[in-house]
Amino acid sequence: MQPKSYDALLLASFGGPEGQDDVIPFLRNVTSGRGIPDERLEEVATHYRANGGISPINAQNRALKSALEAELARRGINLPVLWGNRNWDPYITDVFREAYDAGHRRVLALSTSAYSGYSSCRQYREDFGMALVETGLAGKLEVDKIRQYFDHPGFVEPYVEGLAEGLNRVRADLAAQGAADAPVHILFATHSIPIGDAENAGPRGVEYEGGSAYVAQHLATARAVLDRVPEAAGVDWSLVYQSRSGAPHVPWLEPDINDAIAELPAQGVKGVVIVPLGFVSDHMEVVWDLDTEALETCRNLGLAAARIPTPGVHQKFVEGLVDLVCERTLDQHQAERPALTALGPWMDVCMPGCCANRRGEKPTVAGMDSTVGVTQP
Ligand SMILES: CC1=C(CCC(=O)O)c2cc3nc(cc4[nH]c(cc5[nH]c(cc1n2)c(C)c5CCC(=O)O)c(CCC(=O)O)c4C)C(CCC(=O)O)=C3C
Ligand SMILES: [Fe+2]
Repeated sequence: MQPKSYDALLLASFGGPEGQDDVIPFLRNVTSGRGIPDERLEEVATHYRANGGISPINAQNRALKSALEAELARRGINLPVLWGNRNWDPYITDVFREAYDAGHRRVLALSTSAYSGYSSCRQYREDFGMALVETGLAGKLEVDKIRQYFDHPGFVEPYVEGLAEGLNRVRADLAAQGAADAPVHILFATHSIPIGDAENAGPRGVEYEGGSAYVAQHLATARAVLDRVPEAAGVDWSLVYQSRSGAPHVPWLEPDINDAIAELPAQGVKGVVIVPLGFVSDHMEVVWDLDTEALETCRNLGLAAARIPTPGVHQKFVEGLVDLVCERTLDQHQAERPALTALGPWMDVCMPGCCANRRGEKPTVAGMDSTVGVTQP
C-alpha cells in the first residue's frame, strides 16, 4: 500500500478484566454468541479469580504504548499513540469517537496479534469496521491496519535470544542432576483454534504446509527462530497448541501441549523448553496455560523445563513495530519490508475473503473488499 500521512497510531488489543467484578462481564464480551459452554467460562474465570480478577494484559499494553511513544519520539516522529480493546475498556468504539473529536482523520492500527486467522486478523478488521458503523464515522475516519508480523525480525529476535537462554538454563539444570547430555525437546506453543478457522486463514485457494496459513506461519517462524540459535542445532522440536475452548465435538488444532509433554519421557527426553510463539505478551493464556499448567505437567513427569519470554516490550520488538509503522507512513518512510520466512512480507491490505468469518460477513477495514475504512491499495 502507498505510504500516507496518518495522524494517530492505534494500539489495538484483546483487553482484560481489572478486578473481580469485571471477570464475568469480560468473559461474556469475549464469547458473545460464540457457543462457549458455561463450564468452560467458569473454568476460565478461576484463572482470573486466582489473580485478583486482573488480567496482566492491560498493564502490558500500557507498557507497550509507552515504549512505542518513546521509540517514536526518539526517531522524531510525531504520531500520537491511542490504545483500544476488543473486549474491555478502553473500547475501540470509544477511542474512535474520541479520536475524531480530537480532530484525527487517518488512523493506522497495530494489533497485538502476529499471525493470520479469524481471531488474530480479520476479527480486528471487523472490530474497526463495526466501530466505524456504530459511531457513524464510516466515511469520516480513515482506518488502515499494519500487516501481520509473525516473520518480522522485531518479532522473531526476542525468541532467538530467549531460546538460547532457555536451552542453556535447562541444560544447566540437567547438568546439576548429572545428566548434562540428556535429550532436550523444544515446544513451540500457540493458541489452538477451530480447524475450520485455521483452514480459512489467509487468502483463498492457496495450499499451505500443515493445511493452513495459520499453521504454516507458525512452522516457518519456528524454523526462522531455530536457524538463528546455534544452541538448538540437532534438537528435536514440535509445534503444539493450548487454550482450547468451544464445544467438544468441534475439532480444534492438536496436539494439546500437555498431551505432547506426556509423550516425551518415553522418547528419552529429559528437558523441555517452551517457546510461546503465538503470543505477544505474558498475558493470562501464557501465565496460566503455560506457567501454571504446562510447567506443572513437566514437573509431574520429572522433566527439567523453562518457558521463555514473549516479545513484550523487548527493545527489538518495539523498534520492529515502529519500523512497521514507518513502512506505512510518509514521515521517515521505510521502503524496505523485512520478512524472515518465504511466506512474508504479509500484505497490508487483505485479499477478498481472507480469514473469512464462518458466521457471516461484517463490515471490515483494510481489505480489498472493505467498504467502510476507505482503504485503497
Ligand atoms: C488465536 C488466538 C489468540 C492469539 C492471538 C491474539 O493474541 O489475539 C488469542 C489470544 C487471547 N485470548 C484471550 C482470552 C480468551 N480467549 C478466549 C477464547 C478464544 N480465543 C481464541 C483464539 C485466540 N485467542 C478462540 C478461537 C477462542 C474461542 C472463542 C472465540 O471465538 O472468541 C476466551 C474465552 C474463554 C475460553 O478460553 O474458552 C478468553 C477469555 C486473551 C486475553 C488473555 C488475558 O486476559 O490476559 C488473549 C490475548
Ligand atoms: Fe483467546
